[in-house]
Amino acid sequence: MNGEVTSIDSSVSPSNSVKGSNYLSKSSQHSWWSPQSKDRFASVSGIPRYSYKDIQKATQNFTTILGQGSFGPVYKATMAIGGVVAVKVLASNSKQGEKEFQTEVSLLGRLHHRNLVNLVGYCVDKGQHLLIYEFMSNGSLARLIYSQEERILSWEERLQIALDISHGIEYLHDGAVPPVIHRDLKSANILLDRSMRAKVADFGLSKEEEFDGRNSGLKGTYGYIDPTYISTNKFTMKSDIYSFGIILFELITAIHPQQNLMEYVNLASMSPDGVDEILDKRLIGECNIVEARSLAAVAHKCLHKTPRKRPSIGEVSQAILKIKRRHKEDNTSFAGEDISGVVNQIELQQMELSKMSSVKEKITE
Ligand SMILES: Nc1ncnc2c1ncn2[C@@H]1O[C@H](COP(=O)(O)OP(=O)(O)OP(=O)(O)O)[C@@H](O)[C@H]1O
Repeated sequence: MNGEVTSIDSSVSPSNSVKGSNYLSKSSQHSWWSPQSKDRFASVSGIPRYSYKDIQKATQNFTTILGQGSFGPVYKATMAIGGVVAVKVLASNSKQGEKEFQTEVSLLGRLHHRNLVNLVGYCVDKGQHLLIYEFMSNGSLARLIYSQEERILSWEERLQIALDISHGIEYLHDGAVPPVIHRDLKSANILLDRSMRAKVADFGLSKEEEFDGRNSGLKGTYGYIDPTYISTNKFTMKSDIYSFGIILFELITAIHPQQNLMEYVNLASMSPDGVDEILDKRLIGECNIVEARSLAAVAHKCLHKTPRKRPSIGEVSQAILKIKRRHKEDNTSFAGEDISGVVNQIELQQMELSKMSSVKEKITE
């Protein structure tokens, strides 16, 4: 199975395609981001190619930095006509040649889904490699969970974010042909748009194989890596499922995986309601504990030490959807109870009033 799976890198043939029109976004997408000097550059896979000068202008000479990743800095760019994008500048010491970079772009350009941070353009010019993505104004999930300056994510938002991520991975695993393994799922790679909808970022880039800052022959980020991958050196879809299980626990507990999250999770797993003890303090009294326990049960399954016993991403999506539906139903019936309470009160008041008016009538008689 793993042999058929591809994480995109420059060794893959560009003739691969993405199946399922339901996954594809509009072909005319991001028409506002129209390259000013497109004609001078041939584009690959329908992804517009830009000159370095275009990008310089759009980023106001690279002034607004959005963040720094392992590939290099990411800048905000604004087009004269109003479209905002994020420009990822790939390190200029990259060993990747122009042809390999074009191949990578053409493969990335085929992946489109509403829960993926979509590539909308690229630039290979003057020895520079730049990738242009849709702008995600609410930044990363990691910042939203761990930064004290951010507002608290509600339980409802966390459930929606979990489902959005799951759908993004489902597209990569089950919608793309050949399937794509992300290899570096983590809360820092989940970005949120202005409506707080989550999208998976950083998929399909061929990275230097790094682990914990050192070149160890392993891909991924410490705290999120499937232990089986460390021992076997085989990365499968189930390794992505493991990383997603960690993200689910981050949503539930707000404990960072590099701050002993797994130790807390293992301790909590010793009793059926153990998750109550590690629930994000900011959620206490603000979420339905049964739902939190159900989501923790899904996360536990994703972390199963035997990879084949972990659920597929389709099964994970279904399980989260079930929790979310129950949440909606409970809230609707709760609201129903509230309304019926108010209705009862109004009826009581009306009865009191009619009693009072009949007494009044008797007095005046
Ligand atoms: N499309 C985007 N819209 C808005 N901000 C973005 C976008 N892409 C990246 N950023 C910001 O830039 C930062 C760096 O992003 P990048 O993907 O390069 O690295 P990372 O995911 O944080 O780390 P790594 O490269 O090690 O995976 C992010 O944390 C985010 O704040």
